[in-house]
Amino acid sequence: MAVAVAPGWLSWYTWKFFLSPLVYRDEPRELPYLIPFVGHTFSMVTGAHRMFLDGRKRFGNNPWAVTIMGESLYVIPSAEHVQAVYRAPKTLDFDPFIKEMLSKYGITAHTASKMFDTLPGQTKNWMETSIENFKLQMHPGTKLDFVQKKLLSFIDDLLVWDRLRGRMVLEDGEEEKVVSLYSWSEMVIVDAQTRAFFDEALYEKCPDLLAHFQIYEDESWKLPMDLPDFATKALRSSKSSIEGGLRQYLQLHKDKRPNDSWIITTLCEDMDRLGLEETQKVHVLFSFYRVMNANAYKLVFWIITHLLFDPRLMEEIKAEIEPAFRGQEHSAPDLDYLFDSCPLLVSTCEEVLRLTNWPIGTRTVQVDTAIGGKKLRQGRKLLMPYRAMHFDSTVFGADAAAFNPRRSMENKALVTNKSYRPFGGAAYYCPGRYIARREVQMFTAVHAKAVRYISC
Ligand code: HEM
Repeated sequence: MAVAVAPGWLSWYTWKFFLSPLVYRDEPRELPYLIPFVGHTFSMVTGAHRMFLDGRKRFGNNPWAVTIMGESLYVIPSAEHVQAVYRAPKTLDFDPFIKEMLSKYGITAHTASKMFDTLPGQTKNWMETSIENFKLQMHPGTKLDFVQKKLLSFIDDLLVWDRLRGRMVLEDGEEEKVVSLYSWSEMVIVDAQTRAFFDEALYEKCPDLLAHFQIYEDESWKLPMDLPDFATKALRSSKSSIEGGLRQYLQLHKDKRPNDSWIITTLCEDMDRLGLEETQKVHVLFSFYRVMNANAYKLVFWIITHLLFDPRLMEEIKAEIEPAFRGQEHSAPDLDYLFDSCPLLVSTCEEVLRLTNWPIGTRTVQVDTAIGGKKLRQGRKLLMPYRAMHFDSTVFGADAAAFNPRRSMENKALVTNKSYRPFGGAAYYCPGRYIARREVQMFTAVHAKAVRYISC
């Protein structure tokens, strides 16, 4: 059998990875793989970052291609070429990817076309207007100040002993509790964000919202995979429980949820104007709830973990933030001091974000387009693995792969460098980045101040 297959495999391999690059010199080269169709599927699931670094080592800054489940995807590794992709939003389009993601949340093609079609006489479609509204809410200004104040004060209230309960508590004693740091970070951040953006009534309609969200998050890696129903039971039932609450919440008269943030009120009104039916509105609201809550808690977890493994850094940060608490054991910190006068805290949070966050930008090639001197063919998808750019030693230094909490303190320009993209970029640049940075710094400071660690 092996003898029969070997010549065929050899011809395929020789053509694919030696001859075809010579014939199609103007097209991105393919990262070699051994099994046709399967390609790098396994690496993508188990070690995508390593695969992207491997590609970078082979092809440098040139666009290259990788095969996943029979589909060849382009990879754009350099900051300069990512900028070129951003400059071509029509030919290298993000919408097909968002539509695909929305369909996984249950949004139908009919609803998607209402959301993405620009009506005669209008300059923007519903989706573009909603993203603009998110920016109005989340970019510096009075609307941001309002939710930020609420959010930060909730974080402060939630990080206390009495609030250690529910799924995060692994062992519960009279004077001692064993708590999952991951779960704790998630509960506090998601709870505070929910309370800052929605009225308390949401918890009346869905008292176990946080527990359901935790299950959803744990299972969400299955979302892009189209697995059979039996494998996604917990994913679907947690989503359906949250959506049950959101449905009842939407049915409430506006007077019954007076503390909604501006963006939630506006989003709901805009969905009414678009004429979406109730179930579709609930799916849209769920998709926004998820995107708002899916990242910050993970960052907080990794920051605290780094501090736990680096007691000296923890002590330095404790000393740095001390004046923000005016020496009190538990008092709301002086936020201006925290954000403006604690460079080590800020730089540590940024460094953990650089190393642990895994954003990948995606686009679909609508017409043949040249990027970095290579022709990208119509109909193919391209990936921008931002995290691989975070390991570029020409930008971040020879120790780019290591944790250096002082990195962005010593080189302040790094945070705005084009190779640093933890929040994506262009039209879809995360609008939550201002509030995310602040809540994460605040959580870290309050946590470092309130918790005494003893090694055992
Ligand atoms: C550390 C925390 C966070 C990280 C690392 C993060 C990262 C990202 C990334 C990578 C994107 C996609 C950008 C792209 O495709 O180019 C995104 C989109 C988005 N983020 Fe964040 N985010 C965080 C926190 C937040 C928060 C707190 C909110 C809101 C309260 C938020 C709201 C959004 C929204 C609405 C989008 C979609 C924008 C669009 O589709 O145009 N994010 N975020």
